[in-house]
Amino acid sequence: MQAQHLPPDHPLVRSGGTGVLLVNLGTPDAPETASVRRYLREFLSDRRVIEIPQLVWQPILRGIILNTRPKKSAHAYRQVWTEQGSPLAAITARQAEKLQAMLGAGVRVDWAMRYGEPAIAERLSAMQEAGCERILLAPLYPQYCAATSATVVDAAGDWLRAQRWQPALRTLPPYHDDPAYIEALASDIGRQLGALDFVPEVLMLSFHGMPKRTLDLGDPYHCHCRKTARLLEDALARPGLRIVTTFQSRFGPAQWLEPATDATLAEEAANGTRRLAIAAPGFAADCLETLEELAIRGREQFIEAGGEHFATLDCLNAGDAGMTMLEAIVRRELSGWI
Ligand SMILES: C=CC1=C(C)c2cc3[nH]c(cc4nc(cc5[nH]c(cc1n2)c(C)c5CCC(=O)O)C(CCC(=O)O)=C4C)c(C)c3C=C
Ligand SMILES: [Fe+2]
Ligand SMILES: [Fe+2]
Repeated sequence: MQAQHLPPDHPLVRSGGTGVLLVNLGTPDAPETASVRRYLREFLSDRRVIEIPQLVWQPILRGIILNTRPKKSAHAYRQVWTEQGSPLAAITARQAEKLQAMLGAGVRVDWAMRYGEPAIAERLSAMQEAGCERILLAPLYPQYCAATSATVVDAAGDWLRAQRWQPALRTLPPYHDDPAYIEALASDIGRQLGALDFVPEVLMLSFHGMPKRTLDLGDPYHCHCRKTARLLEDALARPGLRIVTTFQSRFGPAQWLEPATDATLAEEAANGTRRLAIAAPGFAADCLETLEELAIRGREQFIEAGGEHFATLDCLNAGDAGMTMLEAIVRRELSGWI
């Protein structure tokens, strides 16, 4: 039998369109213990995140962690939950909506979460069905790390493996030292510092932590964080403001990158710092780690140790500075495609 071409109006005939998929970490779908358990099971079963043999790790995860942490984390999520749901998901959706308006109808912009919903595979399928033959996968992590950036590409690779007719895929490189990113941070942080009702002695730059071992194994994350901090300090050009770089969110008993945000907050206050502002340049969007860990618990740690004025600055989120930067770095990667 002779093979037939698909008719031009067949749903499998693509339109040659281009898409951008913004991806962030993921979040539970409700601030309840069961939802958080589901999310943590998926997240913490990723071999890119927990790099110890599954035979050793799964009994610890299922026997201990998933029986204790979800209740505590659900309580933390309840403190930051919004009418639009999890802050991380709501802000990522808003970033996609604004980027769509900036790029116009010629490019389809969508968003996904690496863990939980909307899943990467589901959104890639939707983009393909909508006619995208070229897709830019954009993990919203300025600093590259195998546990965040690489696992997004893994998930896209799993989806690609199941496709007969694959779209062409590009990935957004890390942008930790991109002048557009540094400029966006400097202008947005500068604006927020100017609006505070006190003048901070210290600006703390808190990045998410990682096990120290990943640095020894060659992960560039630590170096990327340090470089962002150095370039940002230069761009801020505030000689009267002392900048301190730290790593937050330690998880488990292993040694993590240092200095730790919580210990440094207490140390600063104990050593006489009274006025401190904290920013989290590694997070593209405010989330549990900034809104609860820094803004609520970090404040308590600083004030209890003798600090007097404390402020947590917003992430770039869907504000003008961040969106101008995102449009610039995405357009650059789309060149030749649009
Ligand atoms: C921005 C970069 C991030 C890196 C690097 C990272 C590494 C990493 N994280 C964990 C464990 C947890 N992280 C959690 C939350 C969380 N982590 C990031 C980002 C990075 N993680 C974000 C944006 C969030 C917030 C998600 C949200 O819903 O708002 C959590 C879950 C929350 C909790 O129970 O405290 C865990 C657990 C590890 C082990 C790790 C590197 C190996
Ligand atoms: Fe994390
Ligand atoms: Fe945390």
